[in-house]
Amino acid sequence: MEHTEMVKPETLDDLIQILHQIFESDSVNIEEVQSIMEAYESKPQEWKKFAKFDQYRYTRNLIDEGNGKFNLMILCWGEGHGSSIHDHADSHCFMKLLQGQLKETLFKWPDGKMHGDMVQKSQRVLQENQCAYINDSIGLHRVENVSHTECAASLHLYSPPFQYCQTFDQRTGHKNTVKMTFWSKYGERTPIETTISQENN
Ligand SMILES: N[C@@H](CS(=O)O)C(=O)O
Ligand SMILES: [Fe+2]
Repeated sequence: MEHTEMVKPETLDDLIQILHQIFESDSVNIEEVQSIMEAYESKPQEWKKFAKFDQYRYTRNLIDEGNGKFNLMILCWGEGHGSSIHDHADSHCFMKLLQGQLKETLFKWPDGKMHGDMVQKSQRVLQENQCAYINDSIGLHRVENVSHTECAASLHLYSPPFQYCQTFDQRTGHKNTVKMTFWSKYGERTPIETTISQENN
């Protein structure tokens, strides 16, 4: 069996460079990406220029377009902010905690004959530096910063990149397609007129 040395990214830039190398290949090793993202020890001074918070909902802040292979972004969660139940458009989704804690609730896909609430599969609290993984075959999720006193920031990698996802009503399982937008790109606020849309947050 091939043995690959685990490289520990020393900085966020270092991590981004390693991710570029990994994604040059056509087949992605999920465990490899997950452990490399986990190995980066979050240092706020390296990412705070991208971390822009909004008073009312979580923000999505693009930091790298991964040569078209992936999107890397920082999501900023104020106290009590959360996402709706959603899918990930058949992409890989890696989610690493940079600061604070986030609660992740996993749901089953609703089936046609569903009555009542969507079925919850599991729940966990992600801790600083932990990296979670989800895709559509694992299920749907909702992510929440349940803290009333601490904000949270998470680093998300999506491959391939996507712009639309489906959100689900927990009570009925009914779904909607929504466009996902960036609050900022490369540290600059996205012009307001491009952000008018139904969002996931
Ligand atoms: N997948 C969501 C964030 S999360 O709740 O995992 C997004 O990209 O906005
Ligand atoms: Fe998600």
